Amino acid sequence: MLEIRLTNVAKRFQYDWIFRNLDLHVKPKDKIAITGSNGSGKSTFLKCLAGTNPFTEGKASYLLGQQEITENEIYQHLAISAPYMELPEEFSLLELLKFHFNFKSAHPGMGFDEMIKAMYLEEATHKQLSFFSSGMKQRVKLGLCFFSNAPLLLLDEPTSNLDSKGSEWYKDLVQQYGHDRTVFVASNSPYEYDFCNQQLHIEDYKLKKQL
Ligand SMILES: Nc1ncnc2c1ncn2[C@@H]1O[C@H](COP(=O)(O)OP(=O)(O)OP(=O)(O)O)[C@@H](O)[C@H]1O
Repeated sequence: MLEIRLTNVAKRFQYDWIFRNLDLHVKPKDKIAITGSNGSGKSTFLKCLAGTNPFTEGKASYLLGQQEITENEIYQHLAISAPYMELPEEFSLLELLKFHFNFKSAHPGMGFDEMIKAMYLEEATHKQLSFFSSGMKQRVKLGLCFFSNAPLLLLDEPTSNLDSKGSEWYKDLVQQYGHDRTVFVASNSPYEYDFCNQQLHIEDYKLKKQL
């Protein structure tokens, strides 16, 4: 169970403040939508939370049960699905699962067969990822994320490339595998985040130009 507290955090690229003076308290199992127009900083915010691209200012505290986790360690406790993440195209699906779950532990009781079945990709078990359609690849990214045993899930545009059936499947994943974890959804599409109990509109934290 992960609790997150952000105090006065900010992110700047060169002279451009993406967001500033942002406070947020996330309780275990909270579902948080990160909204804002294109280029407003949603993906950047998720990367900062994941520790891959640190906040420029402020403090991020992560509490896993009673244990404090530092910004440098948080990557071990999260799983991320994002459009900019590349899959190793030369692997087959089964090879990718074996590789990924060398580093991350799997959701309790889930083996590779169950994962492949839950992604509706049984016929593609031994197919090379370079031959997957964009929707199949998105199902793989979401599967890797939800089937990892991590208390924090970061989802960036989770239904991109999914058809209506795939989008419903995403909602099923959230219900079945996301209910007992902390989930962030960066999105512009209300369908993707209508289950969230908190919404953070990143543009509200854009530093206004001084006149
Ligand atoms: N590494 C970087 N260096 C400089 N500027 C960056 C970098 N990464 C992102 N930016 C800038 O930060 C701003 C926010 O980008 P970001 O991708 O976080 O927006 P977004 O809200 O996720 O957009 P979209 O909805 O289009 O995916 C943009 O102006 C972008 O050009």
